[in-house]
Amino acid sequence: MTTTVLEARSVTRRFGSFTAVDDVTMDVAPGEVVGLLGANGAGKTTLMRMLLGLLPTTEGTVQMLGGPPRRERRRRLGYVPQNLGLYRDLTLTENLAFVADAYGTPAPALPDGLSRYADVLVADMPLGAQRQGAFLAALSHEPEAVLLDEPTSGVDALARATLWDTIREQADRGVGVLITTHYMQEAQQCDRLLLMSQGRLVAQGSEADIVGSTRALVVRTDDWAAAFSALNDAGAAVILDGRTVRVADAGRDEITRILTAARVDASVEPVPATIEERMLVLAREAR
Ligand SMILES: Nc1ncnc2c1ncn2[C@@H]1O[C@H](COP(=O)(O)OP(=O)(O)OP(=O)(O)O)[C@@H](O)[C@H]1O
Repeated sequence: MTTTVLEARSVTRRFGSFTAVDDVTMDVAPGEVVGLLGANGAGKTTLMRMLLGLLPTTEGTVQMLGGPPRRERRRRLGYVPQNLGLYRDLTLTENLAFVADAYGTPAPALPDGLSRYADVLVADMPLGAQRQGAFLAALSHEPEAVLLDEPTSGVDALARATLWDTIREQADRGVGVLITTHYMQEAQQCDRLLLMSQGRLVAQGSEADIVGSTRALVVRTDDWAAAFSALNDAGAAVILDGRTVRVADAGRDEITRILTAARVDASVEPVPATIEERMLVLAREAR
């Protein structure tokens, strides 16, 4: 019996002398939604492409559905790439017919939200509808694992919620889902997170596991712009959240000293860190 649908064992990928993915071991179980988080260039897409068997590993092995990447196994996966993989000069119906033909499955019915775009060229559809169409195409052959590369990027909150409903439905049916996202709020919707920085896996677990009891600092001041500049210039892991200045890692005394030296009148309070702040700290440590 297969206990994982996707698996990477000590996987490294180099492009020339550059290491894009560095000794990563991870897996996705059936029915699990695993979020792959990391800054631009962290290696998320490269890892996904190796898991799909689209890109050879330099070192290490990948397994899909219990065996090495092969055409007959790849047919049982669904993939929505960052650029969606739809033909922009075909209508939505034509795209779905094309995919159905390739898999030898019936074309899926259009859900209510998409039916009005049946005969519209994909290029003329709003991005949210394009993404929904790409989901439909990737899921039409009832895959056992789906890999989604930033599927909610650039779409509004309503479209994002609809896409997440679809992701959950798939997981409830037993499909293993690997999803990359830049939106930290979406981390909460995943069963497990993998954090990548500079090609390496720097943390994994639930959001609570990863954040743990780590603390950040909130700097309260009317002069938030000066506080931000002073801390940034001093190399602190500083974040501007609206007009609130937060520091992801660093001692309270050190931050107070920097602000005093810059003549910024402020109070500095420790608070529970967010996943974004924890990620920033782990990424800095990895560097
Ligand atoms: N074919 C390639 N040749 C050379 N370098 C590459 C190639 N593909 C990716 N890279 C490099 O590998 C690194 C990781 O890229 P990757 O696309 O995997 O990152 P990512 O985490 O998916 O980023 P993003 O969130 O921007 O998509 C980047 O520095 C990228 O420039």
